[in-house]
Amino acid sequence: MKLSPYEKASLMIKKLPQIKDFLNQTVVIKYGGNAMTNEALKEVVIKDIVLMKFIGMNPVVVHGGGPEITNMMKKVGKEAEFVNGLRVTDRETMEITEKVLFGKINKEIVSFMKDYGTEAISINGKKDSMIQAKQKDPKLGFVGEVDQVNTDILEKIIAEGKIPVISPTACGKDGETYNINADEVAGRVAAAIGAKKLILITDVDGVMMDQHDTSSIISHIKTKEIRKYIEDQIIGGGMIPKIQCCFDAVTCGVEKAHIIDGRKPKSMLLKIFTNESVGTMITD
Ligand SMILES: Nc1ncnc2c1ncn2[C@@H]1O[C@H](COP(=O)(O)OP(=O)(O)O)[C@@H](O)[C@H]1O
Ligand SMILES: CC(=O)N[C@@H](CCC(=O)OP(=O)(O)O)C(=O)O
Repeated sequence: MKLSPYEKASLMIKKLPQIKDFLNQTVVIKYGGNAMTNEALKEVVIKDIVLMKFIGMNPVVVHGGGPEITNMMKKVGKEAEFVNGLRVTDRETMEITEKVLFGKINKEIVSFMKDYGTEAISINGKKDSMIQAKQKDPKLGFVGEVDQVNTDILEKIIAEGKIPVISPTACGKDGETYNINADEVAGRVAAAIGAKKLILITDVDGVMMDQHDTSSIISHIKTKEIRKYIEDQIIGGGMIPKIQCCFDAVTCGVEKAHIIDGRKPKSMLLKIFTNESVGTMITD
């Protein structure tokens, strides 16, 4: 559908009240591994985030990169192993993880954002001790969980009109570097910074009753229903940290969390600008 210039202008005027409401709203966006592998889609997602910035919102980006870490492990002859969606991380895997996440993916996102005219700042949890981590379970090796988030550095970057782009690694009190699931980091950052929304971009339509049947999408989940979905094994694998982080965020004051499909161009903007039911929404 091609809009005339008049229609385009009318559409923008119609959105004026919403655009006014967006001013200074902080939205944490977790951009996930599998939804990142397609270059064209990557560009769409990053442009959408830049647009959010230009209309006055404060996007904070937490990125993943699981598939790329797995590929790099394969190259050095290591097999990736996951327990409940978390990568078992020995010392060598931790080094690979940091190189791939902070050394490569983070820098690519920041440089893409700069190409579209917005300033973005590359950080990980270690920067100014933003995230204090602790070991999750000795069986998982250097897998961390978020103990505390200090939002000073994020607030400074936002006040300077820039977009923080965060890699999910952080230091523990023991001085070790820990690999933290990016969904968990996004949920905890959203809660700590008092974000209005948390958006998790992934490569499935949302949470489904049967993950092989897209028509079984669950459009709205209340926090009190989450435990049962996990116990009944409707939610499994990589969806577990995702739904848990949504739980953490909305029980700590984030109004809404959304799990949406990054393979569908513009799904994030549809969610923000319209009342369309896109993906799965989680509320308290
Ligand atoms: N009920 C469910 N609905 C949708 N996906 C599910 C469900 N249960 C488990 N999953 C799995 O969770 C995966 C999403 O997690 P993950 O691959 O870690 O995403 P990302 O790489 O974007 O962080 C899906 O690809 C799917 O295999
Ligand atoms: C502990 C743990 O599993 N960490 C993740 C960190 C990256 C991530 O979360 O990437 P996605 O969002 O693409 O899955 C990992 O090593 O894959």
